[in-house]
Amino acid sequence: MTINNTIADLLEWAKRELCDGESPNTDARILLAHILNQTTTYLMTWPDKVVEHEVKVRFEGLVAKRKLGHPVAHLIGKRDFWTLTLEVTPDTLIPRPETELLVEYALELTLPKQARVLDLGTGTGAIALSLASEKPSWQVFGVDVVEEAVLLAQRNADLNQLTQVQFSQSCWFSHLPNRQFDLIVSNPPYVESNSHYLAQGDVRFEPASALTSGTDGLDDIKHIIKESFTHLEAGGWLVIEHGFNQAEAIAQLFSKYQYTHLQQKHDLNNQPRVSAAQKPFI
Ligand SMILES: C[S@@+](CC[C@H](N)C(=O)[O-])C[C@H]1O[C@@H](n2cnc3c(N)ncnc32)[C@H](O)[C@@H]1O
Repeated sequence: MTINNTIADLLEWAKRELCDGESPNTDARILLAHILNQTTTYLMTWPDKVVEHEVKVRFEGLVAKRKLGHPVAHLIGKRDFWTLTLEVTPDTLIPRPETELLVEYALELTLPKQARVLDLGTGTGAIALSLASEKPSWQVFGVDVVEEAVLLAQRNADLNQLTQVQFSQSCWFSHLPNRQFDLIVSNPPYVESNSHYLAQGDVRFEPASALTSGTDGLDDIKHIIKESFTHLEAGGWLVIEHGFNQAEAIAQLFSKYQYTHLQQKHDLNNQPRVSAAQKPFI
């Protein structure tokens, strides 16, 4: 079919091309706005504007990739999280809105003014950078086992001018400075390795290293809950994101390793998705 070159025509065409997806309208607008280096409001304001042939060709290319399932965030190379815009790459997870629940929870805790904070499996740096943006006096560290993720998190720190956050490569606690933390946060891999969920949507294009963790999805969470205890100050908190069906197992793990004050936060679907517990003072 011949596509005309106005914004409205291009969007109409793309909407039809992407109609099998979850959000054809939104996807089409985000992709075209990205190519034009404009906002989606601009597209709505100037529907009759004729775009250059090169824009049309690039748009057709991105729509074709989206049709194959490529995440919009990979196609435009960025994703908004909390109040920040983060670069994303296929090396790690695309930050998810539900992880903002963890950030929100961490910010509600009572911690020392110059709290030392560790983000395990930092990926894009989403959690570490959001916390640092809200609490400039906190000393925030982020680690990831994937070198490309560490470099990405560092670029995101520069992009958002949050250069007080330190990122390094470490397999969980293996290469951490020999220090204790007031708060440890983590959104670790927690999907069951044979989950049917891995064959759907964006996760098909994200690395297994960011998603799966053994047959019950709990291998990394078990390690983190056990090891964090020795890396927390007395009275320090561990806050962890998990699957909606893992809350009970996590409560048992916290109890097994002598944490206290277990709290669980529910998402908008009323599913428990974040658990937190404290290392006792004595
Ligand atoms: C679910 S993603 C979370 C990324 C980011 N924190 C977020 O919330 O968007 C899990 C991250 O843990 C990292 N990871 C996996 N195994 C790890 C390990 N053994 N040590 C450190 N990081 C690990 C992955 O590379 C990935 O970036």
